[in-house]
Amino acid sequence: MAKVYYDHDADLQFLKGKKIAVLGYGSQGHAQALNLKESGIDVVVGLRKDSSSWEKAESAGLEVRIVPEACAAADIIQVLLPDEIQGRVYAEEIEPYLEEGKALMFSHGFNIHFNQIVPPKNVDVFMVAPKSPGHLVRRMYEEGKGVPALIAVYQDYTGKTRDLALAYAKGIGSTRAGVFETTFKEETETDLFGEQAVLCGGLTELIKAGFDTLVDAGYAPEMAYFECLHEIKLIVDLIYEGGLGMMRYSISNTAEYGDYSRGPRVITEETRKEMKKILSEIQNGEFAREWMLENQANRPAFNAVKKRERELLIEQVGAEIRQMMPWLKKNK
Ligand SMILES: NC(=O)C1=CN([C@@H]2O[C@H](COP(=O)(O)OP(=O)(O)OC[C@H]3O[C@@H](n4cnc5c(N)ncnc54)[C@H](OP(=O)(O)O)[C@@H]3O)[C@@H](O)[C@H]2O)C=CC1
Ligand SMILES: CC[C@](O)(C(C)=O)C(=O)O
Ligand SMILES: [Mg+2]
Ligand SMILES: [Mg+2]
Repeated sequence: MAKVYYDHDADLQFLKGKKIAVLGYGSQGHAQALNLKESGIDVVVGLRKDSSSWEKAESAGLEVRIVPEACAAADIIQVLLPDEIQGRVYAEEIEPYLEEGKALMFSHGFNIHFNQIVPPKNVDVFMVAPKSPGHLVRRMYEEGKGVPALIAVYQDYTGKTRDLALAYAKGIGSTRAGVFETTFKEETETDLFGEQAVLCGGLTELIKAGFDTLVDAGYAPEMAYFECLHEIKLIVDLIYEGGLGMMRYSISNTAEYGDYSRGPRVITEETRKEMKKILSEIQNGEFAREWMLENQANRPAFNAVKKRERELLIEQVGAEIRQMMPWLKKNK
């Protein structure tokens, strides 16, 4: 079992007297910048001049500068920009200000692992990757809790890089929940696999296939929505709290028998073989290359699928059903 680091293993003193530039104010950027600030750390947010988030960050009490100014002022630069633009922004707006002894950091290893960013040897390079969407990073911190995170050291120029990583993880609340040490390679490959095969790609296809099966058989789309999408959260909450066993303890015996006997007919040997293929495309760089080329071509496939998915019946029905559940609106 890997060692897990908690609050008492991390010391915020390693960040005292240092300024952290958080580049980006999106899902992770807003959460990490606000958590760090409330942990007493000196933060500057780096954005484009015309960013729609500029005012939001300022009215949250944060100092905001354009990216080059934020990088020039900072000792530690946390890159929370979309992965696909990090290489370009790094070359034009970050690298010129990356002086000896500064630190460059990430919440995902994509650009370092796939050589889109090659930092100079005389800086620290590390990662603090919350294992959670950014909005939960913020919400859990506000509740006095935290989300688990991974740390990884890629380059240790000053000899203090691990201390910085643990201190940063503490600043965003993650040592309250537990921090695991990994490598850029392991984080990048497992994160991409998880989101493609299980958490995002696998789950959305499973939901859609179940919904379509019921609707095509003549059942009401509302029934299909409740059964194949809405209840996922309730089931996942139980799995999250107590593993597969707790979920199976809570469901009926009939559901449990259906789980054991029918589940393997949905996720078949063929699916497992395809998962291995997806993993090897990540490991050999094929996925990274494809995603970079898609961006260079202005995302024709990405935009077309995005539009088609937004128009699906399950999304229309879901929007109407969620209107009837006012408690869901507060998290929008
Ligand atoms: N989403 C998540 O929960 C997780 C993300 N990560 C990683 O965190 C990193 C950030 O992802 P995420 O938070 O999803 O990103 P988002 O897309 O949510 O936010 C990106 C931010 O970057 C800003 N931005 C975009 N282009 C530029 C530019 N050229 N110059 C300056 N700012 C720019 C955007 O502002 P604007 O467009 O207004 O300029 C926005 O504030 C990625 O490495 C991702 O893999 C890791 C774990 C989970
Ligand atoms: C699951 C998607 C994720 O990897 C995440 C929230 O951790 C991401 O890249 O957004
Ligand atoms: Mg992830
Ligand atoms: Mg990811």
